[in-house]
Amino acid sequence: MTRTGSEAAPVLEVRDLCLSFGAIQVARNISFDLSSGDRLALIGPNGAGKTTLINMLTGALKPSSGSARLAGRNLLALKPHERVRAGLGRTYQITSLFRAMTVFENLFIAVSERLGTARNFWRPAWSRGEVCAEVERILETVSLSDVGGERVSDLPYGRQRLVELGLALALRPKVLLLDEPAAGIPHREAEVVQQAVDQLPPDIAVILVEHDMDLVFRFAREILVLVEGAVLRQGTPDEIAADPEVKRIYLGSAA
Ligand SMILES: Nc1ncnc2c1ncn2[C@@H]1O[C@H](COP(=O)(O)OP(=O)(O)OP(=O)(O)O)[C@@H](O)[C@H]1O
Repeated sequence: MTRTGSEAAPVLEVRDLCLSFGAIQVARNISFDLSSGDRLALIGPNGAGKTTLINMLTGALKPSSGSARLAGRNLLALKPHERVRAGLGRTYQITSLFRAMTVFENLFIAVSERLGTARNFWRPAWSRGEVCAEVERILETVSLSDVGGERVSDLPYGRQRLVELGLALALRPKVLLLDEPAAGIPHREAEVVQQAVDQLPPDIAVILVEHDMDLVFRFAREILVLVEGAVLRQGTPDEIAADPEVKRIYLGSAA
C-alpha cells in the first residue's frame, strides 16, 4: 500500500512505474505519494534503482509503464525542461561560463528567467528591486549571504554546490530532487551542505537520494527503501530502522 507522508493532497503521485533494460527489470511497480513539505529519503543498495527512478521523474529515462502526476499534471507527457517549469526541481552542475560570474549574478539570472517565463498580460514583470530581494532571500536560505559578490569559481567546492542548490530554489520548485548533495565534498565542508538541506523552505517537497545514513536519518520524515528495482518498504525513520528485513538486506549490522 502506498503511504503518504502527510495528510495534504499529494503534489507528486507516482504509480506503478516500470522499466527494463533488456532482460533486467530496473523498476518494478514503484508507487508513492509526496505532499508539500514532505521529506522523503530514497535509500537502497548499489544498483537498487534509485538513480533510475530519479531519471524517470526528470525525463532522462522513459518508463515502460506506469504514471506520474505533478500537481495534477501528467508528468510523463512533458519534456525534461517542461517538467522543471512545471515545478520539478533538481540541481545541475554549473557550467564554466556561469562559474566565471558572481553568486549573486547567477541567482539574479535564474530568478529573472523564471519570472520571464511566468510573465503574462495580467502579471507585469517584477522590478529589479524585487528580483534582488528574492536573490537575497535565497542567499540566506543556502547560507551564502557573505559571498554573494564572489565569483563562483573562487568558492570552495562545498559552497559551489550550495550555489547549485540556490539555482534550483530560484525556480521555485514544488518538488526538489537531491541526488547525493554532499557527494565528493571534503568532510570539513559537508556540514554546510547538510545545514542548507535542513533549512530548505518548508513548503517544498524534497526527495533525497543518499548513501550516508547519518544524513538520511537527520533529514527524512519518511524513508523509501528500494531493492532490485522494487519498493521493499516505506515508513518513518523509526519504522525503517527497526525493520528486520531492511536491516538484513540493506543496513546490515550498522542499523
Ligand atoms: N543505461 C543502462 N543500461 C543498462 N542497465 C542500466 C543502465 N543504467 C542503469 N542500469 C542498471 O540498472 C540498475 C539500477 O541502477 P541505478 O543506477 O538506478 O541504481 P542505484 O540504486 O542508483 O545505484 P547506486 O547507489 O550505485 O547509484 C543496475 O542494475 C544498473 O546496472
